[in-house]
Amino acid sequence: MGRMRGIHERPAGLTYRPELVDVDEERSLLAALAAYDFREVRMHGQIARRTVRHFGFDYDYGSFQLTATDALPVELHEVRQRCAALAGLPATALAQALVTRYPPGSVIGWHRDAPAFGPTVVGLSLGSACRLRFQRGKADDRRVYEVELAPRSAYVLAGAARSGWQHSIPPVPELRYSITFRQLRAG
Ligand SMILES: O=C(O)CCC(=O)C(=O)O
Ligand SMILES: [Fe+2]
Repeated sequence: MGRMRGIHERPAGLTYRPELVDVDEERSLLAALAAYDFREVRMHGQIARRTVRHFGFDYDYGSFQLTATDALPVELHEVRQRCAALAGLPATALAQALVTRYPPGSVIGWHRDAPAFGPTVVGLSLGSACRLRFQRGKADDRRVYEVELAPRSAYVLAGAARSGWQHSIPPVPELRYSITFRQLRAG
């Protein structure tokens, strides 16, 4: 905290839950994730250092289209169940899973999650700790918040935290993976 400029305000709709998985579960998840076939992320013509793997639905960052892809692997069913419970949703509501691999020093820049997804996003952190930053408003009105994401912790972005605030992750100190689950927007 303290390094971001602006008025400190906790985003409504942000939930943080330490130790959603235990150390043994984290170890086996990390071993499974290490074998996944991660793909590059190209945004605005730039290739990011983080890489991703989608399950359920594939999101094309260029065309903003969702297409059905490989089903969620069995080793991620239990964590989806826990993430859904944390968000008060049935597991099947979390139809899309995004596994992101952050090598040391990689980031995700300021953004709001795509409107193609529903109103709740749940994320699980594995490996390195990192900071998750939030901002909304400009200049004198800028509101900021920062939460440390410990390994094995989960967060929920709902309400304003999902739709009103932007979020970003500054350079991760060590290798980190996140598994984020999303709903598809109804209708
Ligand atoms: O790695 C994370 O926990 C956040 C990733 C994120 O913000 C996103 O994929 O939209
Ligand atoms: Fe995001």
